[in-house]
Amino acid sequence: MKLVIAGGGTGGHLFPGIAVAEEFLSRSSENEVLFIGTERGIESRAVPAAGYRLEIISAAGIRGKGSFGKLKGGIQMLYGYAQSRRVLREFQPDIVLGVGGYASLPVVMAARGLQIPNFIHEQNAIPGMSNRLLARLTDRAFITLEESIRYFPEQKVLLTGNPLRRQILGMQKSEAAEGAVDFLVPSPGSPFHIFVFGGSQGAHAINTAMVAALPFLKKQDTDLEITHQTGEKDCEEISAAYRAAGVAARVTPFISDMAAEYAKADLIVCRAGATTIAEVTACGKACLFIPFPHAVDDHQRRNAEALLKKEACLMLLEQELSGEKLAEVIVELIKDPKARLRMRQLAFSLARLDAAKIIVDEMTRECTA
Ligand SMILES: CC(=O)N[C@H]1[C@@H](OP(=O)(O)OP(=O)(O)OC[C@H]2O[C@@H](n3ccc(=O)[nH]c3=O)[C@H](O)[C@@H]2O)O[C@H](CO)[C@@H](O)[C@@H]1O
Repeated sequence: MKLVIAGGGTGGHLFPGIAVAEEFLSRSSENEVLFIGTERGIESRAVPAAGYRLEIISAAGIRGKGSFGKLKGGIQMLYGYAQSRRVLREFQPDIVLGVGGYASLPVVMAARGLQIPNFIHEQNAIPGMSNRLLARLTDRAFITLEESIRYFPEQKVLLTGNPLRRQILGMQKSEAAEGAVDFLVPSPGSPFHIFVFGGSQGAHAINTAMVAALPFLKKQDTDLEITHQTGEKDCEEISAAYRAAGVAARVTPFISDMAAEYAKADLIVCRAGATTIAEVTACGKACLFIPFPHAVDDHQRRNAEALLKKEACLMLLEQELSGEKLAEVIVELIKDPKARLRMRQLAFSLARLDAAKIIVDEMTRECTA
């Protein structure tokens, strides 16, 4: 069978697509996958790097743009629709899955026009523009969180969770037997590892707050190990700030092997993108979320609140973020291994590890029915 995965833009949309591709390809050596995305999205680098084929189309957002921007975006989308039809006619997929992001809209619309079974996956508590427009048009909508159920027709929606890549799922297998993560508390005296990252692009506000927190963190008496993913723009500056503060850290713009970093972490400080949340819960990690306040409809805050109401994480809003506050929360957690352990267990209890499997089962069942 042949599957097209459309969309991306950011890692949060793309990586669940890669997780579905991995699952689909594992079912038969004859299966084929093609990704369709845009030139400026993360897919243009990450898809070839992961060994998949990618077709580029034109697509752009129109939300929040002036009338010229809307017109330009509309024209790009129409062009993207024509390109999608051509790519789908050539590749002849049995199934098309839109994973959100601008490019998913023209491709899923084209699939619908060509009567190819088409599906969408929504990662967030509040759906993005493409998935809202496709909600009523697609054959089936897979969702990550119960909170988004009301945006989709009842007979089309299926709660699956957010598909996780094998590098993340592999952690459960390697860390502990029988699918459970290892909840051992690090032995006294071993360094406390903080993993800071700001979603697939890095987060300037988290970067600067963490640097401002360093003098306060230095004062406490636990040995710290820090890995800090900054995004491309801030890397040099943040690296220099750690050196100036005399705090050893691995500072890097992007991390390819996220599973390795998750495995080492005693505490994760990060944005509350939907895929980040799916991953950190699957790894059963103590997490302090700092939601991106400008995400569409404040959906990152909603994503984090879904966990917060189950006491499975901590959350700091950007308007209350300062170096001192951040250090205070981190130090409290360092000192309270019981609270961390409880948070980890609650987080893990909310994880869904079988989303990719369910989605591939459903898509193949519906298109062979
Ligand atoms: C600013 C913005 O609009 N962000 C959105 C975007 O976030 P973003 O792209 O940051 O997505 P997420 O936080 O959900 O996921 C990040 C993904 O990137 C991976 N990763 C991250 C850092 C790194 O160095 N290496 C790496 O591989 C993570 O393992 C994860 O798979 O998509 C998410 C899913 O729709 C939304 O919830 C976010 O609100």
